[in-house]
Amino acid sequence: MLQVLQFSKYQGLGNDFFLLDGRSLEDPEDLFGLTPERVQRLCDRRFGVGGDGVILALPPREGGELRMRIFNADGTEPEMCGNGIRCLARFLADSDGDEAPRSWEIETLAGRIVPALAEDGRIRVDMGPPFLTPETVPTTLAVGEQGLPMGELEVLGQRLAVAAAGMGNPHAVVPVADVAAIDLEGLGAALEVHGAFPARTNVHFVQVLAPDHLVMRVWERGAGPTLACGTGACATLVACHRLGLAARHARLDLPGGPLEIHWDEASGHVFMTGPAEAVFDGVVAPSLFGEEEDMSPAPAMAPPTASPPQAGDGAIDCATACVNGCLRPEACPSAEARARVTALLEGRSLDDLVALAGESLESRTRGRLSRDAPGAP
Ligand SMILES: N[C@@H](CCC[C@H](N)C(=O)O)C(=O)O
Repeated sequence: MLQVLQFSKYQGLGNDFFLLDGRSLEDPEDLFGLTPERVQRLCDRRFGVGGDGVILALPPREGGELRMRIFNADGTEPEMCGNGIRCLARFLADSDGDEAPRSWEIETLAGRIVPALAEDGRIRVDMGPPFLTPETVPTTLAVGEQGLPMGELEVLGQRLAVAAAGMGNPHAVVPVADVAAIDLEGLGAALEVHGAFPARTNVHFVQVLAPDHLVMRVWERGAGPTLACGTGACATLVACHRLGLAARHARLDLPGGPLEIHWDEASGHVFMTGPAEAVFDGVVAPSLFGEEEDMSPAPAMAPPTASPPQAGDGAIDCATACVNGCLRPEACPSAEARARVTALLEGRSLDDLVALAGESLESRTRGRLSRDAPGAP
């Protein structure tokens, strides 16, 4: 039987992810057959679903409630993702019917991270302590007087004052006078692969509006410019605090919206608070997840037919043929369809309707999958 791979799409401040629930996978190492190429296809915004990364919920290994793995849009695996773990928490709550107060101990390559549902609908995440030594970022920059790796780097012919901080994954933080004036595409791409960051790096340009209010732009390792980066916002606040530019608690405005970041003095942990929302659920088409490597675009669409469908034709597409008014008011197929739907909906509970929608999605999808399966008649 064909495997129906159901997924959910979530976003946190426009940093968007394709989520898979593998908590009950028999072989969690199988990862639903994901490979770097398949991750690239899924994340492709034109040929795939589109996303900044793919996130899997997996069974725990080290006493946590579950384990998260994340893959960047380029197929590489980072250690952690701040917006992603908020999306995962919202996804778990939506899937399991959880409400605040609820938190999860989630194992990641950056250690145990704890997101919690807040009463105001946001998600507050204990991101753990930052990494501020060259080996743990990792970076070749040496620790400066302010207690974090920093130095001047030559990038595209410019000398940039760069600080480095890790949140499990590496971040380069560049304070600037005007964040809007920065050549993000050029400088971000060049700094990502700069020799000072042997594991590549995420890159953040930050402008300080006030000690408790920063504005930043993000270039992500493995994903390019994104609308937000949770680990990046944490690293930026930590770096700016150490550089004497910011307080321990600040609002960080990213292109996709604000995050609240707090570097707690007592615990040394960084806390990130922000939103995460469902976008849609779907089922992966076999051609997207299949073995064939052909990513070429579909053949060009046929030119429009010379004359639009007429009232006497057997079939009519109301969406295109009736834009200037119904062509067949005495036997309108749309009106008939609406009447059938009304009759179907009358007297049904919300639960019935949800079940009906689920069954219909599944049967339509199964029908489409068998039709498209290799060897189908
Ligand atoms: N968007 C994420 C970070 C995702 C990983 C990053 N691209 C990396 O390679 O380290 C976030 O919100 O933290």
